[in-house]
Amino acid sequence: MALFYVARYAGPEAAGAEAEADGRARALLERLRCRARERQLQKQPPQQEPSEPAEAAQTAQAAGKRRRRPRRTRRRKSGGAPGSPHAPPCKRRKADDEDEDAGAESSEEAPAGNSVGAEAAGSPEGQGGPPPEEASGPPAHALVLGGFGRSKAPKVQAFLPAWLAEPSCVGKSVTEGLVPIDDIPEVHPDLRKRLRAQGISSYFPVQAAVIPALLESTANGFLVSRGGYRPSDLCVSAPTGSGKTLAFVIPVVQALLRRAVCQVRALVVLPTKELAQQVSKVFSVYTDATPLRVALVTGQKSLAKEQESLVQDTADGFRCLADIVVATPGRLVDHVEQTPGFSLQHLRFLVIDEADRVIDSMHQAWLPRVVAAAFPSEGSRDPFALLQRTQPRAVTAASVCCPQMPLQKLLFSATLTQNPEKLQQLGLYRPRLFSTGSVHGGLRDPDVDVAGDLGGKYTFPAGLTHRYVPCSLRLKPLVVLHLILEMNLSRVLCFTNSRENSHRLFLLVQAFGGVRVADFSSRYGPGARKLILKRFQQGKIQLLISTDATARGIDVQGVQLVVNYDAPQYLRTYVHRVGRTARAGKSGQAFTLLLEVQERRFVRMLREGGVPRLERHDAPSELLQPLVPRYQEALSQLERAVREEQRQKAA
Ligand SMILES: Nc1ncnc2c1ncn2[C@@H]1O[C@H](COP(=O)(O)OP(=O)(O)OP(=O)(O)O)[C@@H](O)[C@H]1O
Repeated sequence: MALFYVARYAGPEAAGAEAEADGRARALLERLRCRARERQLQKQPPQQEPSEPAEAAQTAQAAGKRRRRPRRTRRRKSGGAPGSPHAPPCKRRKADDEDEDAGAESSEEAPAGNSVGAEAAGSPEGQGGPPPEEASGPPAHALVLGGFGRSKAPKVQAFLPAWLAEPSCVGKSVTEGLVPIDDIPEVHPDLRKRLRAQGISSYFPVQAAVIPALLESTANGFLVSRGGYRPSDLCVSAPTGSGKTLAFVIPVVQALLRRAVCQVRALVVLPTKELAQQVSKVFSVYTDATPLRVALVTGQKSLAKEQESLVQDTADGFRCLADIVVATPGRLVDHVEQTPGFSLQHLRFLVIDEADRVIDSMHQAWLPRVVAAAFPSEGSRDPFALLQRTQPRAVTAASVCCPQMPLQKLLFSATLTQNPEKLQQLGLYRPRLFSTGSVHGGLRDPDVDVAGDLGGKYTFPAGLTHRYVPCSLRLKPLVVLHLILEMNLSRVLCFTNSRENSHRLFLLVQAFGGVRVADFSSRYGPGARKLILKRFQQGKIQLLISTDATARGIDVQGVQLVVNYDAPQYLRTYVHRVGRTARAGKSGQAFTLLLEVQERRFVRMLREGGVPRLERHDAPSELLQPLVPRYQEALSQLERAVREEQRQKAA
């Protein structure tokens, strides 16, 4: 399927190659015109001798013209092309000027009379210029290729494929348009019971839209999709905290409830270990008391340990131990390549959560390897199998004679890219988009800051307030301390742009005292990170200072405030960071500390990104002043702590 319309246009006038091409085109046009003139001259009856003395001047002019004509013919005969260096320069310039108009007008709209008028008006053309017929545009029969006029090159408009341009719209707010659980009777009663047990009485808008759509494609069981046709792949773009996880967990679990043999039927790929762990926990809640088994493969355990949870080597061959595998891309590829008996050939759902982030890691080429593992190679295919699985290609009578075992891709993100070029890498099959946002932004890469890139790109949770605090670099830690102490909040998440910044701020706040603080970054191993998150969830940590490792997907209930200690560089990062608060219809606040130089760009970025209201919050020095003595003391302690850490590292 062609995704792009590549408009061909001259582009901005430029020197170099383009100007050269332009010159060649003009020469060609001039040659066409000369031929037209010659033809017209041949057809013309011989000129009558002027009889009136008043016509003397015209006669002289006409004689001049007649004199020039054979000269031009001679030049052509001698091989000098019009527009070539041998042609008089003024003549060539004239032709150039005419071309501008020729480009703008059709051949029917360039009658010779126009030039006659010009001559009578004493235009330069009248003084020794070409005769009236010469000034006309190219003859009607000549096909002029391209527009060589100097008109401004048209801007190429983004052309989105229909599925991206016309999404199924989903309600933005999770406090409005809720659908009671019993209003979707397609969901299995046991699952509804479990939802209620989890305190969920209604579906959020994204769940109410996506769950029925997915269940419809599995109405005839997961082995054959509706009508025997391969189901559409789904892309879901909805705000942070809007319940996207359950939107795929419920239908996947329900579809697999009727499975007889344990095989890997659902694969969920997430960008980080912590996120994978969180999603695997949600699956466990809804597969509990069912025969379905969930395996988590993220590298938190050794490869051998993970292999034991995936496959069992029996006397009869390998036995699959997991129906649903939740994985990070790297570890998944390790298992595809190194775990004997690990097969994806029965895969029914491939869920890619935080899809835009996972697309960014496509350079690891994990998806082609996974897809290759899901489709048997030509030679290994059983031609007599009841169900086939072949890579999607042109539909022919032969390709539809055997029912296809469907593989459906499901993409979820709060910042799903609309860049068809990126989406194309995923090889989506007749995709369908569910979105809360408008698509008027068109083809844009969220990570590319384009000047004049207008329109709200993302939808933010309704209960979230956005503020920024202008401050100097020196005062930043003091402002963070002031915010936390002033607001007296129990769960605050503070983001920095590097693990060094996170750790130093942690040491400083710890030295300041009065705040239960921890830092979270790749400084710590998976075990330690898991423990830190758990303590934060339990409310044992009041302030968690983190890198972007916790910016995506992490669902900690009751985060009241997100502080961007270091301003995020990209809008997409901002969306995910602040999305750790105001989840599931709750309210929350986001503060971003900004240096003076960052202010303008940040405010513009958020305005263009669709932030409904951004407030300025000043931290007056008289409020910070009381904290200064303790802060000075903490700074000197920080120095000692850093030196101590460096000494230990060196030892
Ligand atoms: N129907 C519901 N009713 C009440 N709470 C819900 C409902 N659905 C989900 N939740 C809760 O909302 C919270 C956010 O859900 P979830 O993590 O799925 O959001 P998300 O859209 O995936 O966010 P992100 O984009 O940040 O990953 C979770 O704590 C979840 O338990």
